[in-house]
Amino acid sequence: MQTNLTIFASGTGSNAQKIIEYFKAHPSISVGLIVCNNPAAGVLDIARDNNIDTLIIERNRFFQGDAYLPELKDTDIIILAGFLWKIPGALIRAFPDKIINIHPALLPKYGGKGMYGSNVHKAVLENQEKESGITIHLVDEEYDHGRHLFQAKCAVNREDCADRLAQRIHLLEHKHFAKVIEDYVKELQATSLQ
Ligand SMILES: Nc1nc2c(c(=O)[nH]1)N[C@@H](CN(C=O)c1ccc(C(=O)N[C@@H](CCC(=O)O)C(=O)O)cc1)CN2
Ligand SMILES: NCC(=O)N[C@@H]1O[C@H](COP(=O)([O-])[O-])[C@@H](O)[C@H]1O
Repeated sequence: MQTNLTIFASGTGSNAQKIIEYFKAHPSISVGLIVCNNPAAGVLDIARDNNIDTLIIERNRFFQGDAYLPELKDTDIIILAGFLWKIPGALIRAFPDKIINIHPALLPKYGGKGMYGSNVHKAVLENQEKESGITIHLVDEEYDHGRHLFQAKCAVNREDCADRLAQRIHLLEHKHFAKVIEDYVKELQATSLQ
């Protein structure tokens, strides 16, 4: 049974790169499409370098229109890898428990509207947390609220700045995200065979 992943991203795309690499020669999982809301995003260069189709989306059609469902007809699982728009209900209903997000903090703390990228790390540092980490979770209609699939922790050092903490968080993301996706897909495949 083949599973087709579509990655949604808005920025650099380092997580997308790791996911693409991980599944490049996988027997049953592949990355078929990169969806992006920012024509200048680095993730689009990664897609082109890996001969993966891209779809640039615009706000009105995504939120007030058909959420690009026709273009997602070959998608089995959606992966949010630094995607900065809220996924609308129409897309969540079309992909129930099949949209996975990575968040650069230990939810439920440091999640919700405005909590993305360096905003998250700055909040963690301002609160003098001793540890941070990542949360990989299913996506529902609220920000950062869906069922957790995985969490990993890292230390926060007194001398850390947001960029230094971001680097440490990225290492965790690059180490774990693709494997967590693979394990969840295997769980879905096993369930559908029962
Ligand atoms: N329905 C859902 N959509 C999305 C989720 C989710 O859990 N449920 N996760 C986000 C990713 N994310 C945190 O992990 C996140 C991304 C962006 C924001 C945010 O505040 N965005 C701004 C807009 C920023 C911009 O347009 O540049 C906003 O909504 O005002 C919060 C959390 C992906 N979608
Ligand atoms: N709340 C969402 C959020 O902040 N997501 C974060 O955006 C970054 C994307 O990096 P990348 O473009 O290099 O993969 C990642 O650190 C991811 O956790």
